Amino acid sequence: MTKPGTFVVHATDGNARRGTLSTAHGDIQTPIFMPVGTQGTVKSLSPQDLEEMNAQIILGNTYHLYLRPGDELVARRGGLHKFSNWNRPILTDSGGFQVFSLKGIRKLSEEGVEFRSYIDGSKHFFSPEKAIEIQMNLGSDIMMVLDECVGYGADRGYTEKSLEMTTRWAKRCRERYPAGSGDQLMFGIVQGGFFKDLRTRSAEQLCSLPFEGFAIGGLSVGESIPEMYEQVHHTAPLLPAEKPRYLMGVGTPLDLLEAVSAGVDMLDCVLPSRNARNGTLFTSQGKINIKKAAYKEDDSPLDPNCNCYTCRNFSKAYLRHLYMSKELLSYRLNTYHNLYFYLDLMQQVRDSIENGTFAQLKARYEDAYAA
Ligand SMILES: CC1(C)O[C@H]2[C@@H](O1)[C@@]1(COC(C)(C)O1)O[C@@H]2CNc1nc2cc3nc(N)[nH]c(=O)c3cc2[nH]1
Ligand SMILES: [Zn+2]
Repeated sequence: MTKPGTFVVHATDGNARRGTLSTAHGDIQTPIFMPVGTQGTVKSLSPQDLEEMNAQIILGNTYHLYLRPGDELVARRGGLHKFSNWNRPILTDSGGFQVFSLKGIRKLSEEGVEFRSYIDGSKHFFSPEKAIEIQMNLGSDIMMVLDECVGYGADRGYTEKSLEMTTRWAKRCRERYPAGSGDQLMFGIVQGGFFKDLRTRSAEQLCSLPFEGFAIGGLSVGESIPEMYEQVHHTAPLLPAEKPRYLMGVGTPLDLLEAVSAGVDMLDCVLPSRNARNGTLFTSQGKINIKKAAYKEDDSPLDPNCNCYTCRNFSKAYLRHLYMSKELLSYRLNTYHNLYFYLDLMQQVRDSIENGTFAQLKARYEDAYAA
């Protein structure tokens, strides 16, 4: 087995990269989209479904799994892979974003962040070290450092102070689990808000530390698409070319393509799974909402160009009926298709980088998804 953390770039097409990241639970072909499984499950899908659609890695979340069922309970059951019977790679977010984004009282200090549980209001405290210890208990293949994701609209002064603390926290995370001390990888997270010089400073400080990969944080927090793209194109090239680059919390199909064109290798977002549950489905011809009355007697598949279980076996009329009747199968079939669509899109992206046609692929989807 290749040493976990090894990242090889096989081909490039412009700034887009085709690579392979090795982890203790197998290799990840990049660029890659990572389905979000916040509580150790990708809502409404089984590990078998995810393997069938060639999901290579899924996300878990430190904040949620620490609060319920508890990271130590998971550790006693052999870790998150064994507990959830997902034997491919897992990346866990550190909880920083959840603590800052979920409502509720929290107190931030140099030591860490105090917050209340969204389940029972009980008080908890995450230090950078604690956030890493939880991820060690979960046994995730890629751990994220504890960081502060400043809100959209934070002023320069606050953003600057915050990024300096995020760097100090990143150092503490790395010291808690030094590079090479085990099979788990650790990624640093670049902050700096929407100030390019602060993003540059954050990247310089973090990239001097021995992380196996680097994430672009602090985006997809309510900003406009052009603002997000501007920061992605500014920040991605600042990160080491020989390490994987992960853009957190992004995004739509067009966002994925734009990020890859900037040199991003890994992405995650709740959009495909969350939108599936409200009937918004992504297809090769653009987005459709299955609620529409127009589909009431439409016997055609959701997407004639999609080879997924949903598109091969059910009509729009039936999918609309399930949605309107609030049937559980609606969640499952819609989520299956949306994630299959995202994963298949990234397979097309990987192929296009290998044969130098990425720009054409991106243009084709821009036409299909033109506002
Ligand atoms: C709050 C919730 C559930 O998280 C999703 C989702 O809503 C929503 C709401 O609008 C969409 C775009 C659909 O995604 O925004 C979140 C996705 N954006 C995002 N996730 C992030 C995760 C992060 N983790 C860390 N450790 N540090 C970060 O800086 C960070 C930044 C991030 N930005
Ligand atoms: Zn489909």
